[in-house]
Amino acid sequence: MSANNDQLVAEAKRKASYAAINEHVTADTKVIGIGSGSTVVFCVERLAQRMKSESLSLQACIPTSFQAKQLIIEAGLPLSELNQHPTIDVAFDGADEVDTSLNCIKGGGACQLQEKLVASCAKKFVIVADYRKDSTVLGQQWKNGVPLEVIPMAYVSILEVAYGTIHPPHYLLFPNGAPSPTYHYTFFSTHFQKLKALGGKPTLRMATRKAGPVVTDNGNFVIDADFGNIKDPVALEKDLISIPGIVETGLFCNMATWAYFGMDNGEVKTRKL
Ligand SMILES: O=C[C@H](O)[C@H](O)[C@H](O)COP(=O)(O)O
Repeated sequence: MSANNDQLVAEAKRKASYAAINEHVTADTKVIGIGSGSTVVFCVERLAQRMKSESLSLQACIPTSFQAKQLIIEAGLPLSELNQHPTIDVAFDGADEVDTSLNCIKGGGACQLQEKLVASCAKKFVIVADYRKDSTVLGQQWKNGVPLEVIPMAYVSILEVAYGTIHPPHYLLFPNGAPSPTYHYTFFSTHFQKLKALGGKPTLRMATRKAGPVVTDNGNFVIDADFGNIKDPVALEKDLISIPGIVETGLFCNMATWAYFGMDNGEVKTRKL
């Protein structure tokens, strides 16, 4: 992306975030969920501005990641946690892709577990995004797959396709000393077979400035599973979460009721249910 394009996208994120905070944070809003990623940075920025200039009754901001926690602290906003405030007035979060029914793919930054928990405890879940995330069918724009948070103990069972060769000891087969045949096999692990049956192609997300896999804020790994265009995200989310070892999926279905997209012409497009 060129520097100009970077600026355009950043401006789109800022405009969407400012519009969402302006419209959904009122004088009565007490508890806010703060999502993760590069777009919510602008939500926090706008919230901090409004806290200084208006008399808001905000009591607590609930983070969805290490990053969100740092943002809240640095902005001087009231930090709390879900266990202290299990009911959230409104949660704001970014998305990797949003379809026409406001179903989303999230987890490009590996934060989907805490994000889904916070969003599910919110009376209202508002998405903020730039124009590249606006889609009709999930999988059309976001080509990195659905992020699945998996416990480390389970990752091989979800990923593994083993190819091998068996050379049985010849004396077992041919006691007369004839040469033994070799057998080639392909082994699909149980959970991989389920994922494959759903049309998924899984890869373990590797870290870039650390040797080994990405490790989430919860100590888990992320498997990105590519399903192409997702016709029925609701069914897919249910099927995926039923696979043992998958702690959370990046499919957020029937959760958001509002989305704000910053467009490349400087306008903000709103979609609501
Ligand atoms: O894990 C990360 C989150 O789901 C983000 O909200 C999502 O990836 C969108 O991030 P960004 O606002 O940076 O595009």
